[in-house]
Amino acid sequence: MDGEEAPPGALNLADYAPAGARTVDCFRRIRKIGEGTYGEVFEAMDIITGERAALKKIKLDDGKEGFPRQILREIKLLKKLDHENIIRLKEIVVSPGTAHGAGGSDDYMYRGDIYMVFEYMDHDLKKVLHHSTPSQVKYYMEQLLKGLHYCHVNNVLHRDIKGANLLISGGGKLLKLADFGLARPFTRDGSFTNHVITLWYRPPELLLGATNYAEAVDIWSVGCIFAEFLLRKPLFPGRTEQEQLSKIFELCGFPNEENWPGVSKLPLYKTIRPTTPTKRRLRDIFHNFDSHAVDLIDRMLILNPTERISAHDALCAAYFITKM
Ligand SMILES: Nc1ncnc2c1ncn2[C@@H]1O[C@H](COP(=O)(O)OP(=O)(O)OP(=O)(O)O)[C@@H](O)[C@H]1O
Repeated sequence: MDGEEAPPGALNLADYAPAGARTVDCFRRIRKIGEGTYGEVFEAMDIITGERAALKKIKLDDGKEGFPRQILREIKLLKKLDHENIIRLKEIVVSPGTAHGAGGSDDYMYRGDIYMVFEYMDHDLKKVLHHSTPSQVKYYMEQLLKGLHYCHVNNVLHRDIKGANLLISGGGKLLKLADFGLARPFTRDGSFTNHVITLWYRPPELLLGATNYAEAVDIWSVGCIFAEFLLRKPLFPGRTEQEQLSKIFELCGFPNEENWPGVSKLPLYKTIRPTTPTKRRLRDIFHNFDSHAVDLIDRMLILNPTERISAHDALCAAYFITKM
């Protein structure tokens, strides 16, 4: 759990898996493909349509605490998002004999298992991150930014962009943004938890304790992935939050009121010590790479989040306009 309150009354599983919803018996299980925080993921076949699907089984704590609110938030967001570069949640199915509705709308309880049914994807980006060709990198980056731009236009922050959450299909040509388990709707003046985004892809504002943040947090993660594509190794592989910040500062320079107005007011600013060199030298590590690609990475990995490029502007960058 990320410790954030879900909107009261807005989340009710009955809206998504009404009485009469299909049961999991409509699917033939093929193999287990993954294990997530909230349960196992299976490859399965829809017996009626013959379509392949990924079934995410939601672990319920014996109904003691009801349905995990974070999962309800994920379902609600995914039902709202409809874009070719975002994983499609096709339906919610239940185990046979599942009890539907044991109380008022707020304490709606299930006693069986619940499954989220997703379109099936062949693999994730992590597997191809370190051996993709320049043209593959370009079309993966374009699709990632298109999916993310759509999220941001709809006021949704993904907050966990990393290779394992970017799924690939269509003979390696189609990329979709997946795992909305940490995603949330946002408002400009909102205050959110900073305990999100896997460490290597986490932006400096979150590492410095910011709770009022916006779309730029996702762009930082995209910049780290873009750099990883080119370098064929993670850009900032920190083992602790402190080490993560040091690695960022070594390449992006040390933050101060000049390059990032307001940074000294962030909760953890006083705990950090300048690293040497203190000047930005990010571009120096990219030798012999497409200069348009390096320009774009440089604009995604700006310390000050208000100066970081948006998904929309990134899609208009010279990198995407020039042909391979
Ligand atoms: N639609 C899909 N098609 C194929 N494989 C999938 C699909 N969705 C998820 N998977 C596989 O299952 C794994 C776990 O899924 P997912 O990340 O959604 O679960 P999670 O509980 O949120 O995981 P985590 O704890 O890592 O955040 C993924 O890394 C991926 O390998």
